[in-house]
Amino acid sequence: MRVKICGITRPDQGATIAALGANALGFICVQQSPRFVDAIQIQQIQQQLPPSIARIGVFMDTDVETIAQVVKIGGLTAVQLHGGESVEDCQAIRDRLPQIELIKALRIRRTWELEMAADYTPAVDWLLLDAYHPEMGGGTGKTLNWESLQSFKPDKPWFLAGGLRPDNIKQALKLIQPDGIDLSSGVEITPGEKDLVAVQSLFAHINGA
Ligand SMILES: O=C(O)c1ccccc1N[C@@H]1O[C@H](COP(=O)(O)O)[C@@H](O)[C@H]1O
Repeated sequence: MRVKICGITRPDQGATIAALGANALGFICVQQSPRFVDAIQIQQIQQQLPPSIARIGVFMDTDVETIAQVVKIGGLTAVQLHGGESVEDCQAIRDRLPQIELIKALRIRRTWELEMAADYTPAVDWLLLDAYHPEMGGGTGKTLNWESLQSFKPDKPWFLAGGLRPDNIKQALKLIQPDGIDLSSGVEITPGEKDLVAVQSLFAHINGA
C-alpha cells in the first residue's frame, strides 16, 4: 500500500518521514495554503530524499506551464490535481508531462459524486478521495463516510485522504481497502510542522504493532 504524508515543508522532516516508512511525500503548491512551498523549497527538500520515494506536487486549478516549471525545478515525480480541473485539463497536463504520474483528487460532498471517478480514470494514473469543505481546498482534517466507499471500485488505483490519523487509520482500513492512504493535518503539530511521533505511531498502527 502507498502511504503518502502530505504538506512537507522542511528537508529534515521530509528525510525523517521517508526513513520512518512513507513511500510518497506531498508538497503543497497552492499559495493560499499555510503549507505552501515553492519550487526551490521543494528542490531543497527532495535533495535529502531517497530516489525511490514519490514526490507529489499538489496543485489547484493551476495552469499547465506553471505546473511543468515546478515539476522541473522541484524534481517532482507526480502531480496531484486538487481543484476543479476537468477531464480535459487532466488530459492536457498528461500530454504536456507524459512521464509524470497524474493523480486527480475528488472532494466528495455527496455519495453520488463518486460517479465522477469513471470520467477521470482514462486520463489519470490514480484517483484520490478527499472530504469536501466549503472554505478550504484541502488539509481540512474532515473525514469521508467510509462505509459509503465500500463499493467504490474504480478502474484505477486510489488514495483515501481526509481526516486520517494514527488513531483512526485501522478503523478506516477495516472498512475499506484503498491502494494508498494520504495524511496531512492528522500528523501535524501546526500546519506544515509535522509531528514525527504521530508519524511513527501511524506506521505502528498500519504495521499492526
Ligand atoms: O494541505 C493543504 O493545505 C491543501 C491545500 C490545498 C489543496 C490540498 C491540500 N491538502 C490535501 O488535503 C488532503 C488531506 O488532508 P487532511 O489529512 O484531511 O488534513 C491531502 O490529499 C492533501 O494533499
